[in-house]
Amino acid sequence: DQNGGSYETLLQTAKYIQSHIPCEPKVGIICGSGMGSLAEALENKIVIPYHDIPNFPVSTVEGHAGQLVFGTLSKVFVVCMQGRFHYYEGYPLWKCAMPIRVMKLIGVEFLIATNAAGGINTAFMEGDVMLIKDHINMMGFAGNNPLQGPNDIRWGPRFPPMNKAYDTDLINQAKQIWKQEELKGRLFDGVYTCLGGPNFETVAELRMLKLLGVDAVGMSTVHEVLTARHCDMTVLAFSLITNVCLMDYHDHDNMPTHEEVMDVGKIRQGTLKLFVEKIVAYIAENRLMT
Ligand SMILES: Nc1nc2ncn(CCNC(CO)CO)c2c(=O)[nH]1
Repeated sequence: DQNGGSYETLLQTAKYIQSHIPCEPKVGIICGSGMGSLAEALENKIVIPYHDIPNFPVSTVEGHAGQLVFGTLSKVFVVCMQGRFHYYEGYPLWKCAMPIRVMKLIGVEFLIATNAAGGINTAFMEGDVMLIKDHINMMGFAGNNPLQGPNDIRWGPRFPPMNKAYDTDLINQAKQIWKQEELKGRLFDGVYTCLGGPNFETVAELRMLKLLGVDAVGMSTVHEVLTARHCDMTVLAFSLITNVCLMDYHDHDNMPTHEEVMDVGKIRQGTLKLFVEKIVAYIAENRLMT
């Protein structure tokens, strides 16, 4: 039941974390599969394993360390989720997204969510990066939503708008940063959708998603963004395309694997670290209400 995520419960969780950190983090970063190395860019790290944090779930997926990493990035005190929670692990969506509410309670105003995803847009190749300009809440269509159940107004409104979920200024700045820093590889923007998993998609499902205008498919992020926007955080999110979704019935032996997903994350980690660092620097200089 959602009591495990009540405001009072999460206040206790926030208090525990605050007793281990010197100040309020203003930016929260979620590391996608195989992208935990983003947290290595932080200076003066403080690490709190999820299993030490009251009411926190624990990560059960390879490539997801399972700890909060606090530290300085571009002179900003930030918090990094090295490992996130997924519906396919058996956690309800509100539980997968509860770290976002805890981040809000400890001062986070900006969320940078990253994930690994399958490329549906036929222009995409492995290693490309897609800024998420919008999402389709596929699981929500079946009523599976982190915000369902009684609404506690202290988080946000009963019926939150989602037409401007992804901050256009940060998207535009991210594109400029990619060019200015001459980051390796290609940057796109597109529509992301989250399926429950743990299986990868069938050909028919991929064809349907393509018809629906989806550019990249994953198993995370949408519920975290819904929760972040509900409590009025500013959100930027991007996908690392870790495999190209094959949408034909030809007999090929190419099957997506989690190992392949993590390998691409390792190859692109250097570029993504710099990308996030520069985005945080922009937020610090232009968007933080100091
Ligand atoms: N076709 C396809 N390719 C993908 N690459 C990464 N992910 C995100 C899901 N990642 C899982 C399995 O690696 C671990 O959370 C996906 C996906 O959901 N579908």
